[in-house]
Amino acid sequence: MPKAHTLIEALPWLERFHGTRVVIKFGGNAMVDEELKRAFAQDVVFLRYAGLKPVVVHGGGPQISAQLDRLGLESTFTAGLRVTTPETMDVVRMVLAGQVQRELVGLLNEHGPFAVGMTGEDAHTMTAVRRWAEVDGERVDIGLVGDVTEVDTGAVTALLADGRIPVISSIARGTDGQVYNINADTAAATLAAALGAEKLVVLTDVEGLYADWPHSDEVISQLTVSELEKLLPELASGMVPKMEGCLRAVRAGVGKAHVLDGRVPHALLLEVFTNEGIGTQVVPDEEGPA
Ligand SMILES: Nc1ncnc2c1ncn2[C@@H]1O[C@H](COP(=O)(O)OP(=O)(O)O)[C@@H](O)[C@H]1O
Ligand SMILES: CC(=O)N[C@@H](CCC(=O)OP(=O)(O)O)C(=O)O
Repeated sequence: MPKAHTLIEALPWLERFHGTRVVIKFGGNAMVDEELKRAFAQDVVFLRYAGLKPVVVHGGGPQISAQLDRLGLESTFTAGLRVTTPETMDVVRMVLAGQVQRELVGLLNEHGPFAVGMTGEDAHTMTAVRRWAEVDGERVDIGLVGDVTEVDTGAVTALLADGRIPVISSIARGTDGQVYNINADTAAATLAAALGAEKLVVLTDVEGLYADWPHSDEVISQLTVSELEKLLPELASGMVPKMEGCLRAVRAGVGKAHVLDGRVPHALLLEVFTNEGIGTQVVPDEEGPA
């Protein structure tokens, strides 16, 4: 009976999410353990077989840093964004598109001919302009870091219609002939909004948004967009692009955005198909407490 109960608990969620698009951001910090990567791939393929349309956007910050280190290249972050010289950009592109994305595609395709890897450059999926960081109210030059200004969903939509699972690296083309490094949380949120996704799920290496980080491990389980907007200026750097992305996505019509602990095996499956509230969810104002 417990097994039947678990399966039947999924029924309302299967009914609700069948045919909908779900954008999942897999962070570099959630990606360090082989078993967790396999479990993640199983979950994504499970969503696909259950009739959802998953799109994976991946990061790889720690993997980029490790490669820069091996090459003896310096790497610094300003306001949570990697200062990206043309030389750094070559490494970012090589690691994300040539290593991290390939590995995820391989793990997903152990289950069938589903995953197709691409970067935001492909088929004009993401077009970006150069962005500056803001430090103490001042604009700081951080090189080839971009903000996505345009999304062409054509290639992703065609892959989804063909039953594939797009796996997208957070790199974008500029109209100025440059290639830009995009924070992967921001890329995932922008794509979720443009695709009209039902959900944005961000997997990371903490339980969710801590109310009083780093002093307490109390997780905020739900926030409305208005509550999040008020909280945003107080957040520390790692969480800023994630929560900003969640805010932007839900404001743009994505049903809900979630920040989950990628260290928990099958966190994605538990979030989508069970009644368990895990991590932090961001909901539209009308779904929050009155
Ligand atoms: N309020 C907060 N709640 C949870 N984590 C926070 C908070 N503020 C900052 N952080 C930090 O943000 C980190 C997650 O961001 P990041 O390291 O960029 O992860 P990822 O590689 O998954 O994108 C956490 O490990 C934690 O150190
Ligand atoms: C501009 C910028 O900072 N880009 C990130 C892109 C990868 C990323 O965001 O990876 P995680 O999700 O694992 O942090 C970087 O170069 O590290």
